[in-house]
Amino acid sequence: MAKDLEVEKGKTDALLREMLPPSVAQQLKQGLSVDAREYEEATVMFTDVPTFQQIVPLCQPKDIVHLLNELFTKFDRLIGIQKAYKVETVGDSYMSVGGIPDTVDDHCEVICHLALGMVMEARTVCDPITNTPLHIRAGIHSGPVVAGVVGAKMPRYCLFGDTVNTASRMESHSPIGRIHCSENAKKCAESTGRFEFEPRGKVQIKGKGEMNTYFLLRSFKRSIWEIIDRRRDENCNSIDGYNELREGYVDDVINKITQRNSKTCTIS
Ligand SMILES: Nc1nc2c(ncn2[C@@H]2O[C@H](COP(=O)(O)OP(=O)(O)OP(=O)(O)O)[C@@H](O)[C@H]2O)c(=O)[nH]1
Repeated sequence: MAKDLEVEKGKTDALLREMLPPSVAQQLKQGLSVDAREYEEATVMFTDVPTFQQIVPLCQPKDIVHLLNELFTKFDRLIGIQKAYKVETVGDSYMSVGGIPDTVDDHCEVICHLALGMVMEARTVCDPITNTPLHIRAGIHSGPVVAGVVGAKMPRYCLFGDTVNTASRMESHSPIGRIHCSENAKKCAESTGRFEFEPRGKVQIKGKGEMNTYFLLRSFKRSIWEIIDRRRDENCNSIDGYNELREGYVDDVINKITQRNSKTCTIS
């Protein structure tokens, strides 16, 4: 009986550790309050499935749940590999952070590798409407963030501050298949990592005005296969995997046509 109780308690603890940062979960278990903490610099990323609104009306609800579960389970695996933190998912949007709850110098490098991995892994999920690989987009911004626990029932570990809003805007202003970064994020990524960025130029961002933004193209430190921790097929895959990643890029023109026609994007 005591052993059964211990097993059940172990399961509950494990579940709690998945839902909150372990140090926060420990404090809450001890009945302590958790103070909000200011982080001088962290990197926030949002990803979403731009064609989601077109997929939903054409699918059964259970198929939507299956689709998101398959996609987010793949993302969760990458979170573990890159040692980032998953903050939450809302619908088709997946929010993650580097440098929180534990501060690290390479928080933006971590998130850039995570983004490259997510774009690649999403393609292994099938778009149920077109039967083609699923394409996501990502937005990344680095800056100060406040993190804290909110609520008594189902307490949630939440992030606050303009950095979060700007990261969300980077995502919502990104073309399909791209990783859209603010200038801050680019500088931050380059302070520890080695990446190739393509300047997008000045972009009018809702609520922010004109911003200089960039697309993340590749990491010079890690191949795609290392990032996603999967074996390369020597018969058909490029050495670093970035040729395959580029195949999913859809330029702005095609994006605009797709949005106008409300159709899912077709990728050759
Ligand atoms: N999922 C999630 N989204 C967030 C969070 N904080 C901010 N956002 C999103 O970031 C976006 C930009 O935030 P704001 O600049 O405050 O935007 P807003 O004017 O309140 O909202 P909209 O213009 O409707 O997007 C909004 O779409 C928010 O939903 C968060 O903690 N979680």
